[in-house]
Amino acid sequence: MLRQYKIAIPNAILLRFTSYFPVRSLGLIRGFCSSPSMATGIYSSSEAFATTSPPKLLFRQLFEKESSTYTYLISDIAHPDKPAMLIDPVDTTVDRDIAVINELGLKLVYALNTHCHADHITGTGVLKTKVPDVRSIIARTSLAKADILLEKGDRIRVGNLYLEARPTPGHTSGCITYVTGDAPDQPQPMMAFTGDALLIRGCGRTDFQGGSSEKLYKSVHSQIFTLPNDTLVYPAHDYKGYTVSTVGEEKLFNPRLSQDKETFKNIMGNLNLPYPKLIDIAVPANLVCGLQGQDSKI
Ligand SMILES: N[C@@H](CCC(=O)N[C@@H](CSS)C(=O)NCC(=O)O)C(=O)O
Repeated sequence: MLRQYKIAIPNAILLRFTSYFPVRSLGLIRGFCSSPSMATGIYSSSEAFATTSPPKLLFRQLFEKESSTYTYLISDIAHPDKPAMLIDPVDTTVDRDIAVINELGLKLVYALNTHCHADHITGTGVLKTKVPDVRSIIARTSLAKADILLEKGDRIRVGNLYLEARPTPGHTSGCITYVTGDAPDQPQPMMAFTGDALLIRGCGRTDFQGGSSEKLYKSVHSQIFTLPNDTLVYPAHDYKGYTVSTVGEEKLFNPRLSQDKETFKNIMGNLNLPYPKLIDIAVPANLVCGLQGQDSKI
């Protein structure tokens, strides 16, 4: 697909060009601007120019058993730097994640959260202290601190792979679903990292942190169920032993979200779940990238 890209190079000169391929090794693209004066792309000063070879996805699903949390590792291993990102790392499994990254020869550049978690402490802050130059990312609407605060439609790039940020509020007001690119050189089928908005045969609760069953229903139906049916669904948690689903499968078989809106709201209003055990510790910590009471560079 022919698209226009703008880049900020290390000496702060802004360039605008047209390309069939993304050419940065990593970066965040905030929309596509038509004039250099409107540039809002964010790039690190250490970025190298990428090759124009097609991306090759390395993907790992990692599990943290105390909170039943999935962490996802994504890298473009066709790029010489093998730049990588982690989605929803947990503080207690950061060393495991770093070991995998080192074993595979990857360079971790981004640590992303799908939202401000209530049941465990994010690993993004700890990662920043252990791996040089890692930048933390979360939605601006989460009201949490991070190096990069995402807006709707922002793209996070590693090598020639990118994820698009789709706001999916409802579990919390700052939830984001990250979706792989829709260009021909991006992974097929597409992949959606749904956080707690959409779980396999379930969904995130809506009874705290700005939760709203009305909003969650709209988010999932407008931002996730509109993706191609073969889109792979990777949630932030699973409590039943599932690992992956598809959009088509969840549209048909999700016992909550396949219902009409009023039935869904009724189900969500009667879950009667106990609050997460760590909520009073996790939420304040996650609002500061998991580094509460510690020396944070954020
Ligand atoms: N028992 C766990 C918390 C379980 C829980 O409430 N999970 C959340 C996602 S983490 S805030 C959820 O939305 N669950 C939906 C469901 O239907 O189970 C603990 O104490 O940590």
